[in-house]
Amino acid sequence: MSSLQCTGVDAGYHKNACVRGFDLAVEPGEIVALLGPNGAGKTTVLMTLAGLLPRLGGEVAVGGVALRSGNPRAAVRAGLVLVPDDRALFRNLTCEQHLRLAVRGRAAGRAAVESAVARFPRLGERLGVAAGELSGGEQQMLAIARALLQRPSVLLIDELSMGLAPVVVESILPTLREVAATDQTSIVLVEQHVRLALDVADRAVVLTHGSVALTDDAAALAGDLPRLEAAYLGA
Ligand SMILES: Nc1ncnc2c1ncn2[C@@H]1O[C@H](COP(=O)(O)OP(=O)(O)OP(=O)(O)O)[C@@H](O)[C@H]1O
Repeated sequence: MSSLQCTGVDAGYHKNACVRGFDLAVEPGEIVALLGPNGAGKTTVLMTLAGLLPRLGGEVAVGGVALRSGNPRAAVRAGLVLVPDDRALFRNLTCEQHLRLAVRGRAAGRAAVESAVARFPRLGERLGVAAGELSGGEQQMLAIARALLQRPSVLLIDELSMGLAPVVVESILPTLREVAATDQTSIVLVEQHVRLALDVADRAVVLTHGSVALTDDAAALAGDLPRLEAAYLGA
């Protein structure tokens, strides 16, 4: 069974859909890159799947269980967690406080924080530092580590590389692969840097003008960039 199943999802703002009929099934442990030009609707799709925007149509299921529209808590409970493009950190809270908040009330909270640090050793050196003082790469690691502490079966990451040097992004990608392989977490990655995205993903979906223009194996697309370019241009 797919971890995430989107069927005919319409998404948008103030009851006006800018994405129509979005279909996507993501298997356990699969990484899907959601690509497309600016304004295509990628962020709108992720926000809608995470329940932060009311869904205007269609169905979303996580592990076979239907998600109600516009209910972010229910989405997290079902196992779907979003790392938003602004990373949503609290500037004055330390790295450790962010991680502890994510596991508050859990008996094995301390072990969970240690496991997050094991995945991102750099965070272990920065536990006492306020999020506002972290580098962009460290902030992204913290946002992902915090999301992983929710034990998602589906992790959505918006604009992984925004504001980061490629070398920093390249240091994060192996961890995402490891998370997908070890925990069988499904990952949907919105990424402007097409090469990086195709490198880490198993499959890519190109959204153009609010609908899926192309979906294929990431390796196949990496070897046929003209086809990808044509999809971007809506050809
Ligand atoms: N808060 C909002 N209210 C109304 N329309 C919005 C809002 N945010 C985005 N839009 C519009 O929705 C459409 C899709 O935007 P979205 O941000 O989802 O695209 P995107 O593919 O993520 O692009 P980018 O790569 O630039 O972030 C665009 O036409 C955009 O102008």
